[in-house]
Formats: sequence, structure tokens, C-alpha cells
Amino acid sequence: EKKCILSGAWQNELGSNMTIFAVNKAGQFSGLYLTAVSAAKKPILVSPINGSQHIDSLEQPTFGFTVKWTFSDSTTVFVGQCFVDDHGEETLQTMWLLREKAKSAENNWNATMVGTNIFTRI
Ligand SMILES: CC(=O)N1C(=O)N[C@@H]2[C@H](CCCCC(=O)O)SC[C@@H]21
Repeated sequence: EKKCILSGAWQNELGSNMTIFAVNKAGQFSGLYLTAVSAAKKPILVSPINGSQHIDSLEQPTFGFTVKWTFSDSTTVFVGQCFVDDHGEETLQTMWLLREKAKSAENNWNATMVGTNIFTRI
């Protein structure tokens, strides 16, 4: 039985932390993201998370969420799946797209970065 509800506190290998609040009956959730790294010129601040996970079959569900950064004009979307090992330890395997604000349409081509990321519970 590898159920996984995303509510709680998580940390990734960069040292970024996120807290996911209650997951409702539709699988929707909100939360807070504190990144450990940023390309922005301003000090890093906590930023809101909004997303949803599958809860129909809570077995190792997939999910997605958006972080609208409060200290830069960029946005990141994360998509991934929660894996549960034989000891009940949960791991979030994710990929993300970070969209920075391009100065013009000509600069659109290199305004999106992609990465992979693993979160574990703190
Ligand atoms: C999970 C992961 O890899 N990342 C993480 O935890 N923080 C960085 C980026 C933070 C962007 C901050 C806003 C900005 O610089 O414009 S989102 C993907 C990456």
C-alpha cells in the first residue's frame, strides 16, 4: 500500500524547502516554497505554491504545481510523481520549467530553463 498525500514539509537536493498545506477532496493544494537558489537580483522570499495531485488512486500519485515567485518576474511549474519505498519513505521525482521574463519576443527563445529534482520529507 504505497499511498502518498503531499501535505507536509519537503526539501530538495539544492536545499530548497516547500510546505504543502491540506490536500482537498479534488486533490488541490496550496503551499509555500522557499528556494535556496535564484538567478534573481533581489533577496529570496517565500513564494506561493498552487497545484493538484491525483487522489483517485492514491498509489504513488502524479502531481503538478506552480510557484509564482514573489521576488522575481519568473514562474516555475513542477510536475512529478510520489514514490514510496518498502519502508514507507516517500520521494518526489520531479521535473521543472523555470520561465524567466523575456525583455522582448526576440528573447523568448532562451527564456525557459528545465531541470530535474528530488524532494524528500523533512
Ligand atoms: C527544484 C529546483 O531545482 N529549483 C529550486 O528549488 N529553485 C530553482 C529555481 C528558483 C527560481 C527563483 C526565481 C528566479 O530566480 O527567478 S526554480 C527551479 C530551481
